[in-house]
Amino acid sequence: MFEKSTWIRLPRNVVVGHGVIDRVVDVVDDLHLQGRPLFVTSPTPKDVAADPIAADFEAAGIDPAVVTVETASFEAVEDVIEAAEAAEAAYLIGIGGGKAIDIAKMASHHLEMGFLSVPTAASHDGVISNRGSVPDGDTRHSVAAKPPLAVVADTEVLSQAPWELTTAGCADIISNYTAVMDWRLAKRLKDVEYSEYAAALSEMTAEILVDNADLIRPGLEESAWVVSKALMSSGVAMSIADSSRPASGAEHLFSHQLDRLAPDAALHGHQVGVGSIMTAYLHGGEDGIWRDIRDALSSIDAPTTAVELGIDDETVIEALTTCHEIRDRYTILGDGMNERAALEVATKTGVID
Ligand SMILES: NC(=O)C1=CN([C@@H]2O[C@H](COP(=O)(O)OP(=O)(O)OC[C@H]3O[C@@H](n4cnc5c(N)ncnc54)[C@H](O)[C@@H]3O)[C@@H](O)[C@H]2O)C=CC1
Ligand SMILES: O=C(CO)COP(=O)(O)O
Ligand SMILES: [Zn+2]
Repeated sequence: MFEKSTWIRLPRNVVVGHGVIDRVVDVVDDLHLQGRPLFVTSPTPKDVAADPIAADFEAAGIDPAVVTVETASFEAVEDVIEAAEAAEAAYLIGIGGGKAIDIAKMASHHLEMGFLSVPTAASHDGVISNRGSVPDGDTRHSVAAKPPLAVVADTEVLSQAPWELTTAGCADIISNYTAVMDWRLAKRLKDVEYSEYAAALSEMTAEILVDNADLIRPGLEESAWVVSKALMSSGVAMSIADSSRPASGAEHLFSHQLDRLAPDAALHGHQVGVGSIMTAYLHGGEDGIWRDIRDALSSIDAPTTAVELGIDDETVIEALTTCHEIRDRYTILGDGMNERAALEVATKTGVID
């Protein structure tokens, strides 16, 4: 008897392009959202986007409440929940980088309210995903949440963000290659839940990005267009899979461990990119695709070495040898690398000298 079922949650509106930040009020209207919004933002994104969007709401006769968060933490999620209750907010709008959007996503999940995602940086694929990522004790990886009701990604705003945020988004997408390799390996060895549609979408997204790498240049608005579409597509793959598996394998374990060992040293996307070079080597050896991944990263100015990440060699080795423990997710790291093997992969790939 056939007993399978699936429930895929996706945003209802995805609005991407030049000047679309002016359309947030229209998007709210299209969703028939009533009442007062709470904007969840952080200092620079507030000036860049939240303040102009607030002016549009005020012109439409809606008085938004605003909460500014500084760090991604459960205290910040609680502050947002309290602010939403105090303001009697009916829905949330996350405006900023990955952390502001994740905090809005987690708070809205708790409040059982809808939220909109307005990224000000094309820096990660959580913009649209059904995953929330806020450090909880020793845990750094994402957990199940609901996707936004809508995403409004203004390519003008995204292209004016610091260039390294865009290169981080590209690297988060390029890491899909190894995430999918790990997922297929885990399917073969551990018979984990696997979706060929999600895996194919995730891989294709990375391929399209790499094929368009020559359009990804600082100050070029088309870069923001190419990267945001890839981030959306990768986030949708996570929603189809109902897991971050299509976009997160051992390279993400490595990055999450770096976040614990060297907090705030480098951007999420940059860390997973460097992790991906090494895990591609572990999958395919000398003749595998690790050089293609390294070259794709370097062609868009993303870091390919520990020095470029600002992380010392010892920390790279410690992260490689311990990161398999941080989550129950089978990857090419298996039950862990020993120090000699870690030194070999990091040296052979040029990540450390
Ligand atoms: N929920 C999910 O599915 C996923 C979540 N993530 C999470 O996202 C986070 C990484 O996101 P990031 O955006 O890299 O970090 P972030 O949110 O800390 O942003 C980096 C910095 O850029 C600033 N910024 C953002 N837009 C700007 C602009 N237009 N101009 C100037 N500065 C601007 C932010 O204020 C912040 O200081 C990590 O916590 C990661 O775990 C990453 C991928 C997927
Ligand atoms: O960053 C992500 C995908 O790019 C989310 O993955 P995690 O579930 O490992 O946090
Ligand atoms: Zn990621």
